[in-house]
Amino acid sequence: MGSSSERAQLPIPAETTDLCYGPPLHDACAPLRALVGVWRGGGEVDYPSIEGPYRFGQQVAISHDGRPFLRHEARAWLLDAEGDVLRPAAWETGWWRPQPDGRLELLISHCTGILELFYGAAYPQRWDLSTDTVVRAATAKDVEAAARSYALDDDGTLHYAESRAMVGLPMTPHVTARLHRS
Ligand code: HEM
Repeated sequence: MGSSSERAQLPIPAETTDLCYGPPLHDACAPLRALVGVWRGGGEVDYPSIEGPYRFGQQVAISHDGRPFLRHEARAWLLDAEGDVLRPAAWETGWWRPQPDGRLELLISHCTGILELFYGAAYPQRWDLSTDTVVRAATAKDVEAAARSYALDDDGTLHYAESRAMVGLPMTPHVTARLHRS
């Protein structure tokens, strides 16, 4: 006979990307409400040290389970001129953690061995963040800092842009994308 905890039907409650289902969004996440969902689209990647620009497709899923944080997952694929997938690219998971003092905290873990802690602020339809700390695994590339923004247009387009200081270069744009709620 298992204990009652072993018999529990998990998960309780499930996380959701759809605000019409599941637990109510925690009040602390109200400044992030417009980000909750699954976003798909594409953009361009470039950097002075690479032979860009390249096109990529991206999917971003932002979900919650009623607690005062959001879960974040973003995947990207490099595309050819016809829009077909060439190969997988960036993949990151993390947590949006709005703070009681109004600061926005974002923790991100990258598949390339990089951990980042961002701080920033939420504005109506815009979220701006900059790295406070970047931790690199022994095998990770030389990434020093980043600044990212998400901005929601009145037409529902989510504009994502990120600048990075890496491989010895100062803060320079790396990716921009335009995403739509799927
Ligand atoms: C949508 C997101 C992203 C896409 C599509 C993307 C794509 C690319 C591509 C195509 C390259 C050229 C080298 C290669 O072919 O792999 C590159 C280089 C690089 N990316 Fe990204 N990237 C993204 C986000 C990031 C993030 C989040 C980081 C850091 C955490 C990062 C760090 C770098 C570094 C360090 C290089 C190497 C630069 C060099 O060695 O000259 N990228 N990226």
